[in-house]
Amino acid sequence: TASSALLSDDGLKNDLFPEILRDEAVARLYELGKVSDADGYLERTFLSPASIRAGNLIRTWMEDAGLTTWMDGLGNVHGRIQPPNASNKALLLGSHLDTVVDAGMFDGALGVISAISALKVLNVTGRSRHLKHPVEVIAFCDEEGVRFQSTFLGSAAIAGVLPVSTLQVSDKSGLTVQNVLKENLIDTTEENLSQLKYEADSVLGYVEVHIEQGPVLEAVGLPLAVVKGIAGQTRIKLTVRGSQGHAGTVPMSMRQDPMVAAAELIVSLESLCKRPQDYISSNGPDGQCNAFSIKSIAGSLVCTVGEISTWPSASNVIPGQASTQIPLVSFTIDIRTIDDIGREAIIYELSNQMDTICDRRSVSCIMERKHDANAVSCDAGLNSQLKSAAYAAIKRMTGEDIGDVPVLMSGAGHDAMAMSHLTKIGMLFVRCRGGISHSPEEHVLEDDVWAAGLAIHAFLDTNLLYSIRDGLQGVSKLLSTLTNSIILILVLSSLVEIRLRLCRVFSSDSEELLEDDSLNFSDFSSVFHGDSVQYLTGFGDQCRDWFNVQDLIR
Ligand SMILES: NC(=O)NC(NC(N)=O)C(=O)[O-]
Repeated sequence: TASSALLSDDGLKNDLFPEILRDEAVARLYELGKVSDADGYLERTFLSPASIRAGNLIRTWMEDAGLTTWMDGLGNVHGRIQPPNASNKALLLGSHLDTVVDAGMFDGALGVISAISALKVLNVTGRSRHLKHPVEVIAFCDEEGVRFQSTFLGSAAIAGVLPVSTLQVSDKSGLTVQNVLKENLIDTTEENLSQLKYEADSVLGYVEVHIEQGPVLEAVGLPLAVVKGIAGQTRIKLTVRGSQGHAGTVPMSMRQDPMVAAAELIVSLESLCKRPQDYISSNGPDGQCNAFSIKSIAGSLVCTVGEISTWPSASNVIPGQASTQIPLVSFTIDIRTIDDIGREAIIYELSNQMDTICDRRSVSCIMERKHDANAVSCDAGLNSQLKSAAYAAIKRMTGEDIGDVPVLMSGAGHDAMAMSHLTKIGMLFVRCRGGISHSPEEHVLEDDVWAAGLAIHAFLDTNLLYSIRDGLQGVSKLLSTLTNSIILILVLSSLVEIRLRLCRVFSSDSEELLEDDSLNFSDFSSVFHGDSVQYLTGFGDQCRDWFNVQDLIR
């Protein structure tokens, strides 16, 4: 087996563990990539039958890596290693097991599998016994937000920022989150949802590996990068209602056509997001927009209309009659930028444009904000450890000194955003072919899967294991405690001796007794008890204080 091959290797310390970190990890990615609710393409949304199957598969791989596993009250799959003598603060590693529709097989899955593989290496080499902290891998149930337009359901629950009202949000078929949990025999209610939250003082940090989903790493020819921060995002649903009619009979000048209103809104959104500086130089909400935010918006703003639906959706009908509750023309808007104030300014401007366009076209428009997440920064300390780990992994694999590991911003959202409400976060990006993601064309080289696993292994090995240095530090701490205690005893006994002698000099009535060299503390206390205390002069009060100290020592 891979494990016995590893253990029989001569240079175990220098081994790159390709059997586990590359071959097995890649095989598992392909196996998981086939677990789908759809025939012919990959689709695995929150708590769908395929996502339950995927969760069970992940549990078997976690158990194979020596982790204790469970599924929580929202469908997140956990695997934990709790070494003896470890402190109670756990390092959390993870990513998500859900996918978009017609997805690639690496988005989310790579982060879960590379974490499991790295822990498997620690397990088979016996080094997991030396972990200073528990390590937990979490495969989050919902990051893409496809089914409920919610995003981060699992990680937000663990971070304690999931509103209880989310349990009543419905999917397209009318099932609520709570219904779907019940269908899967998970009894999560508004009362017990908060029990999923982890306490901040039980967590050391959260680290996530994810494919870059952009083209930079491929362009610079490197497999790994560290993530500096993640852009904030807002998801909006915009509904346009007009007047339904016959395509052949209603004159163009008499139409209230929601479809063309939607088209104009979409085109104006494109202009706004391509050149935000032309629109929001001075009219941000409450004048918040300053020159800096306009510059950062212009550099990072992206807006997308990804989903559109119409009713009744027929070629010879102008959509628009409110005869049913189904929205007539509705579409989604996804807005992202690293500048949170700038994002608000864009939404404000969009809303003004919507009012103008919809008034002019005599249709009614409603904008609903479905999801907001502010931009987050990754922790500088974790990032520097991840950077060293990525550097070491690439150096060991290629023998090359790559110089600095790149540092990138993430335009894609990640569970780390929700986890940042609980603990410090760090992320590693892995190169993907052409930067393509959310597509079956998504691809990661086998060696890059290996580099990711090796980097996480190096990160754990360097930062989470007891080292010889820790051992030596422990011994030296023990020695210094012992030495300090001995010094304290010596100092105390010399103080006793000095005070005895001083009291001997300054006390009159007790002089004879004090001159007796064989005097011990109890003799001394009997002398100064009661009336004899009043005969002390000069140092008498201090002798009395000292006397009390002796009582305490006894
Ligand atoms: N890594 C992702 O693809 N995340 C996606 N999902 C969320 N929630 O952001 C996205 O749209 O960027």
